Order: sequence, then structure tokens, then C-alpha cells
Amino acid sequence: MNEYVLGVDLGTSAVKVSAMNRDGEIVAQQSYDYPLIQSRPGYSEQNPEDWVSGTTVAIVRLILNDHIKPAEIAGISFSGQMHGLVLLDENNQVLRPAILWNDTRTTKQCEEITAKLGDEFIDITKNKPLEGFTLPKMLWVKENEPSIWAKAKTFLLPKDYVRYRMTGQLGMDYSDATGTVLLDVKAGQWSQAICDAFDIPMSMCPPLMRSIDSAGKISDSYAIFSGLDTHTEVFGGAADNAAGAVGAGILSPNMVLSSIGTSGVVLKYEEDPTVDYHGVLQFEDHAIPDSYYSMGVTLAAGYSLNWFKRTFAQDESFNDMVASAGKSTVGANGLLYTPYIVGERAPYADADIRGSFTGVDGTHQKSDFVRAVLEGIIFSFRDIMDIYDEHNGDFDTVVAIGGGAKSELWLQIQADIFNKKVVSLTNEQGPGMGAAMMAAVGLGWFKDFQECAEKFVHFGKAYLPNPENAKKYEQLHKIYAQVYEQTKGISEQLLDYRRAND
Ligand SMILES: Nc1ncnc2c1ncn2[C@@H]1O[C@H](COP(=O)(O)OP(=O)(O)O)[C@@H](O)[C@H]1O
Ligand SMILES: O=C(CO)[C@@H](O)[C@H](O)COP(=O)(O)O
Repeated sequence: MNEYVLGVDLGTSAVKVSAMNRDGEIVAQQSYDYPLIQSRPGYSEQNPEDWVSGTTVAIVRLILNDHIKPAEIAGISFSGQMHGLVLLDENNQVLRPAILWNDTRTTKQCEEITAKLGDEFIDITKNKPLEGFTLPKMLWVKENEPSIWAKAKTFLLPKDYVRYRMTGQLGMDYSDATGTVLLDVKAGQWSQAICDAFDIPMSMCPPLMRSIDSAGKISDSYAIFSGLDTHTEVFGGAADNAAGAVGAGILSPNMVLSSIGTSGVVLKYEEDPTVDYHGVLQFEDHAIPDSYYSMGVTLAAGYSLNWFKRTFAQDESFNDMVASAGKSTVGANGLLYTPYIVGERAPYADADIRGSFTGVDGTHQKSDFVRAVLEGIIFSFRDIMDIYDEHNGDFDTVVAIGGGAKSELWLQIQADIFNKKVVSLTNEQGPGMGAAMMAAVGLGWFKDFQECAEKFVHFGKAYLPNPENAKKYEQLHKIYAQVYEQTKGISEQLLDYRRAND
């Protein structure tokens, strides 16, 4: 009998479910899109029911269209978009749409957290309170929707809600729990001090589990709903970036991950939990037991490109639009783009900054604009690489994943801007692969992630930096790095104008 694991990658734009065999081969894959609700500037929400139905449709299609037999699915695990707040009442019913990682309405609550706990907050959580994280979202609901808050009995993150609907068991894994900024990272427990400071009952925090721990089996009701079998074991899973790192084989400190999804992430495996990035980078528990990772997040990476296409290139295919950047030059003929179009997280934690094109010239063509967008996103990644260099982060290889890694041109731009070797994966499945690997390790198919990676992770083509281009990009990055400070005040004034005229 064949045996499979399912990796559920619960992203921001879609859920992708991959079925993998014991040899780490993807035997089938299905995905389902769901909408983002953006009712006001800075707001970003999703309906948790859309995640459940999307995941279920993808699983049903694996069973019906791809003929994966339910009895052959040994385990399921998850990669989840991080930080999104799902509030449940006493009957575990969803109380309001989930407030997502890219929702930036909580600047006031972040300031309150800093004013109350200052550096103690960073000591406990290893992170600064930033708009995207879960605790500020909870405080926002408490302040702005008191009747909903009064009914809230539990909070979960996106993939935890889907797991709950599959098993009937509430839980959250450590890697995602770090991203709530309610976890005492050293103690590996929910922080009593933070809950007390903000009057959050500890009972709202779900039981903690490891990514490779079993949450139970598929419940009778979900088996009827989805066609799955009740013998299938459901594992904790991880935050999408932890899962992406596992799926990309980032299992040692000499490799760095570069991920272009809706957001962009530069991530490093960390052995030393005392390394101090002063909260400029996020510091999280890894999916690999007893290890950590740090990362810097560009809020609008792939999102920048989607925005550009939607606004200026609707009639072109994605591939054609991205390929057109090849008609431009290194440095887009002197055009610079900063990707701060929904605010930024790292290295500038600033919800009010906005993006810019600088150097627009009468001779510029659309291809220059596309190139500038591709380059601007990678310049923002380079900002994070420079922080690692400052902390002697000795790494020689960058593994590129996410939808952005589909473009060879963009992979070469990454190699040239980072001035490092960039490697792609033969089957670009970063987070979904990591999720499946968690089920495979949880089931005991492999003794650890290292052994599993030998079977599941395959590096593809390597992109080496072109020295001439790297030199030009070095110069351009220095110019790019000035744009944030120069446009900060202007962005604030324009946002005030928008708010006043909304
Ligand atoms: N052919 C392509 N070339 C380069 N980038 C692409 C291509 N297709 C999609 N993308 C980028 O990949 C992003 C989606 O990546 P994905 O990893 O699927 O995101 P998420 O998990 O956030 O939904 C899109 O925002 C888009 O900008
Ligand atoms: O907020 C973060 C990480 O802190 C994001 O990385 C989200 O986890 C969403 O990821 P994608 O949908 O872009 O993969």
C-alpha cells in the first residue's frame, strides 16, 4: 500500500495542499484561493471559514481528482500564515473575521505595550511589539470592540483554527506562538507577566505543542465533511517561515533563506538563543525542537509586484511582465522603487511609511518600472543581509523560495544584489514541503529533520553573482538606503491627508 503525508500551506492568497510519498516526491497538489478583506487603509482581514472550506476543497480534489486514497494518508501537517488573530467564544465559534499579519491598525496598542513594559517586553518575547503581531491585535479588539472581547474565551492563529476544525482539539505550536508575542521564549510558556500587564486571562491561551507533536486524529465530523479517514494523524505544524526554512533545508547557520511570497522574508537558523538583534529582526522558536531562527520581513514583496500588475499591467501575463524587466538595465536606468506600500516591518518598523519611485525620467518605459520593483524588493532584503553581516553571521548560500523564485531573472538579481550564491529548489514547495516533513518526522518515518531533508529537499540551479552587476548594485543599494529617511516625513503628511479626507 502507498503511504502519503499531506502538507497544508495556508498562505495569504491561497491554501496549497501537497501529497508526498515516503521518498519526498510530490504525487499530487491542489490549491484554492480566498479573498482578502481590506475595508480601510491598513486593515487586512480574512474569514476563517474560507480557510477551512478552501483546505477541504483542496483535500477533496486530491481524493477525487488525483485518486489519493484516504486510507493511504498517514499524516497531515501545516504551514500557516503567521500572527493572524482568530477569536473564539465559549463554544469555539469564531467571533469576528481574523485580523491578519499585514494589518497595521494597531500602532497605538504597540505604543501602549512599549510604554508599559519597555525593554522587559523584548527580554521576555525576544521581539518588539509590532503592528503585525497578535497581542496588539487582541488589545485593539479589547479597546474597540468590547462586546466581542467580553465573549472571547480562546485565541488561535490561522492554521491552528484549521487544525481545530479537523481534530476538535485546540492547540498552538511553539514556532507560531512566538509570533503572538505572548510567549516567554526562554521559559517556553505563555507569559504570565504579559497577560497580567494587559489583563488577558491566561485561560485564553491555547495548549502549546511542538511542530512534530500529534494533535490527534481526524474527527468523525471532519471525516464525513472531507472524505478523509479517521486513522489519519494530524500534527502541530509551524509558522510559514519556520516551515519554509525546514522545506528549504535551512537546518544549519551557514545558510540563509530568501522567501518571496506576499510578504518577503530573509531568515537565518540560529543556534544561540542569546544573539541580540534588539528587536530589529524577529526572533522565533523553530519548528525543529530546541532551536530558533531570526528573520526580517518586507511586508510587500510579492504584493508589490501584484499591485503593479493589477494597476499598470492587467493585460499581460505574470511571466511576461516579469520577463520584460530583462529589457531594462541593472539599476532600471536610474529608477529606484521602495516597497513600503503597506508600511514596513524590517529594518524599519514603521506602519506609516509608504513606497516610492525615485528618479522617474521622461525616457523610462514600463519595463524599467517592472525592473525597479523587482530590484527594490531585493534591496530591502539586502538591508537584512547587512544586519547579519554586522553580527558576523557567517553564511555562504542563500536558498530562494516562494512564488518569486519562479523567475530566473529575479533569482539572478538576488545573487547580484546579495553578492552571494543563490540556490533554488528543484521542486519549489518551501512551506508546503516543510509542513509535509513535519508529518513525516512526527510519524517516525525519519529520526529527525536532517534525515528527512536528505530524502525530501533537493537543491536545483545555483545562481552566482556577476561581479560587474554586483558592483553596480553595491553603489545603488547605498542610494536606496537613503530613501527611507528622506521620505518618512512626506509619507506621514500624505497619510494624515488621506485619513483626514477618508
Ligand atoms: N511567474 C512569476 N515570477 C515571479 N514572481 C511571481 C510569479 N508568479 C507569482 N509571483 C509572485 O509570487 C507571489 C506569491 O507567492 P506565494 O509563495 O505563492 O505567496 P503566498 O504564500 O503569500 O500566497 C506573488 O505575490 C507574486 O508576486
Ligand atoms: O508576518 C509574517 C511573518 O512574520 C508573514 O511572513 C506571514 O507569515 C505571511 O506570509 P505569506 O503569506 O507572505 O507567506
